[in-house]
Amino acid sequence: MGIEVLALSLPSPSSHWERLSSSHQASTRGGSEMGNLEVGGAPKLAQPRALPTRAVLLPTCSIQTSKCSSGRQIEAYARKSSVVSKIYPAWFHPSSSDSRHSFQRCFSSSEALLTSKSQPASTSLVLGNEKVGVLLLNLGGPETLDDVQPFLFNLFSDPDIIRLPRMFRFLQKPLAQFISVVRAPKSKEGYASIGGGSPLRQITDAQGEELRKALCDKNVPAKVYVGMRYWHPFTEEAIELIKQDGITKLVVLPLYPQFSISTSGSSLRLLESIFREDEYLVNMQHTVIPSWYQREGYIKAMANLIEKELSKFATPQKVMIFFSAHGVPLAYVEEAGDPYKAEMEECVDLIMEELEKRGITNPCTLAYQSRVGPVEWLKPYTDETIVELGQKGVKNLLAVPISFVSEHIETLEEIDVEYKELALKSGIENWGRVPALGCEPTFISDLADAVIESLPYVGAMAVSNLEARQSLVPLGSVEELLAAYDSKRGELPPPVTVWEWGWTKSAETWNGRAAMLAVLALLVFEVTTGEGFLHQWGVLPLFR
Ligand SMILES: C=CC1=C(C)c2cc3[nH]c(cc4nc(cc5[nH]c(cc1n2)c(C)c5CCC(=O)O)C(CCC(=O)O)=C4C)c(C)c3C=C
Ligand SMILES: [Fe+2]
Repeated sequence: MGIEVLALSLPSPSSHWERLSSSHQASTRGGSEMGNLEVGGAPKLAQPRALPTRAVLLPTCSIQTSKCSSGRQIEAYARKSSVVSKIYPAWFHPSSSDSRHSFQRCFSSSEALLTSKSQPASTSLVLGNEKVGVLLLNLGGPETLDDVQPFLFNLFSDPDIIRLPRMFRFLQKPLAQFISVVRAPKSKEGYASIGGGSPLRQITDAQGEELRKALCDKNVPAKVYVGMRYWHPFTEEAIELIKQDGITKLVVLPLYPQFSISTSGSSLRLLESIFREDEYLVNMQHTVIPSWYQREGYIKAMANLIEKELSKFATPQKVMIFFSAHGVPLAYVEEAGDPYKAEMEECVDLIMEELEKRGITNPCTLAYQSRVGPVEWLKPYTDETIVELGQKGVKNLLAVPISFVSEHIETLEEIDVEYKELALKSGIENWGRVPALGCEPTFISDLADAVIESLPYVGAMAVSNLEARQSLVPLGSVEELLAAYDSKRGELPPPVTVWEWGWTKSAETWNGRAAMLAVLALLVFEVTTGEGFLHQWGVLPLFR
């Protein structure tokens, strides 16, 4: 329902995805781009440039996934088409000449974008005397056990992670404080078991350095910066360095292959607010690469890693390839239009297609891990799927972390320890895990190509203050999505239709919701009266 409402509120089938997804043009802020933005809801000029991203998605929607043995998987693919068609109804109706036209434009344009052949010439045109910077965005992680609670506080303070109804927004920070204090001991255990902190900073720094070298090797001298959302080096710190270094052209590259409101969306929204406040940044030319899961180099690098790990099994052809992606709450996808699930499914299709070209036709399945809190998340869940596969007699399983490009707590602890243990208990005999890409050379080289290919789209200087202060695309879209999500949140359907008694998933969900309400009531009481046990513990005075 939410998506249909959302689709109705959008000015055109293309405007939504076009700006949200992985089109360089769509995510570029600059003179010509600004001319196309809609102000006050009235469409201005027709888009002169094509929209490549969904053109990449659509043809692959029809890919048959018969090699994937999971019934759920096939069901998910069927749903994918309908979700996309709800967002972009015109694209799915061949009778619409408009849609045919935009499809063709998109497709040829995406091909042009995704090939690097024509790039060197255009790159040299773009660079001139410019100082090019690349800003890598990532989540960040606690470096010591003492960092865990403040890191969690930053994470739960993010309205793109916990979406409180508008009237309860003032409780965001007290609630974040409460949840982070309650969750910290469990999280600390996890971080302690992987060496006392997250390796994310070190790995991201190394990826940045390798990317810089790869760009240099391709004759594009650039400085690479790392900006984390919830821990050091914070995005704000990276921006300070960018200003100090006098960067004139900036490519923003979130290190998440697939776009989600909760990850790239959150980082880009923060960036937008920083840009708005700063005269230097308002005038700096930049472009965003919102997602890049469909790039050939990335797909090939993933396929290489899978092929290598498969070969370690005694009977490689009998191994179930088990893609495990980080989950998001279902409402992000169904109510707010987060493209994350569609992009994830397409990504799996592309990797399997690449493997098939190499003669690898193993069955595969996709599930979602790491759910937190009382609402329903994307299904199937990784833990439940592992148990089901075991029950169905699967003996060999190769886990592929698909939404991450670095090792971190959810690969090193959740997959390597928890899911492995569960798999072995469930009857799976041979377990393998594909490493995260890290600094894998094909991958880094492809990221460098993505940066180079985006350079011609770095926006021209905005022509007026009004335009300069427009949203960084796709942030306009993200804000629309989040606004839609906000207004729908109170009306979300219950995550399960049938009430079940006992300690079931249903009961867990409702218990969680009841607990959330109780916590909210408690916080309202404490904030309004200034009394209560949170004040006694010294938690709330921080915010008074
Ligand atoms: C694509 C990747 C990720 C998505 C989507 C995502 C959504 C999401 N995450 C939480 C809650 C937590 N995430 C935590 C850590 C964490 N999450 C990701 C990636 C995605 N999150 C990373 C890379 C990390 C960092 C891991 C590290 O090594 O430090 C945590 C903290 C860890 C823990 O306590 O489990 C939480 C909590 C939500 C609620 C969400 C979507 C709304
Ligand atoms: Fe997360």
